[in-house]
Amino acid sequence: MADTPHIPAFPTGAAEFAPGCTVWREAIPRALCARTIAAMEAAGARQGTVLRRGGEEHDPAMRACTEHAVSAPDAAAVAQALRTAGAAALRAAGGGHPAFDGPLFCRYARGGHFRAHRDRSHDGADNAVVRGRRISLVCLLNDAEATPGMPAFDGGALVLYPERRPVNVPLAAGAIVAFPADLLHEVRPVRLGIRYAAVAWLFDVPTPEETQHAQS
Ligand SMILES: O=C(O)CCC(=O)C(=O)O
Ligand SMILES: [Fe+2]
Repeated sequence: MADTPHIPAFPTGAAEFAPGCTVWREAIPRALCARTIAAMEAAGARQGTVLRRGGEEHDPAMRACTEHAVSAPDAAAVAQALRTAGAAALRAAGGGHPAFDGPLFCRYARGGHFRAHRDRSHDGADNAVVRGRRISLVCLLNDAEATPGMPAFDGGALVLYPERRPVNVPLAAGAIVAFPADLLHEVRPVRLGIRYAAVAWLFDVPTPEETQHAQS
């Protein structure tokens, strides 16, 4: 893909702000954020859902956003940056060979939010990809600063709850954060503008024995 923008080799500038929670401040360039936002606006969208008892439900009181199907080289570049961050986070989390799921490109309009939740499911009815989630990855695509091609938003903070105390993650456009998929977190309501973010996960693929056990 000749058009794929080069992703600088990070994690230089990685900061671990809580156990297992790391932020890379300039993981992707702002210009790539702006192009991805434009691609999201041009792409088809569906209402964001939540997983419940093995099914997907639309529950705007829990999660109010739309998911956008972006199929452009820029989307691949964002995915690559998320993979790079995930690989670094994984080394810190003890390694293994998890697979990559995502990214989902999410748009939170005014009032959009995602109430406190954990990304990893412990419900046997949910699929193995979601039950196996180990590391959550978020790339914020815009922030409070309006620049050409990049609308600003206010509110919409990502709040994590390591050790049950809220930590407001200060993300600027282009930053990636990694945190354990079991960790409670939320997206606070957007007060003004539109918040754009890409999310992805590293998940443990069940061994054949585990799959057999689950079916018996
Ligand atoms: O956009 C974010 O900051 C996080 C979104 C989130 O928690 C999720 O999609 O599971
Ligand atoms: Fe989440």
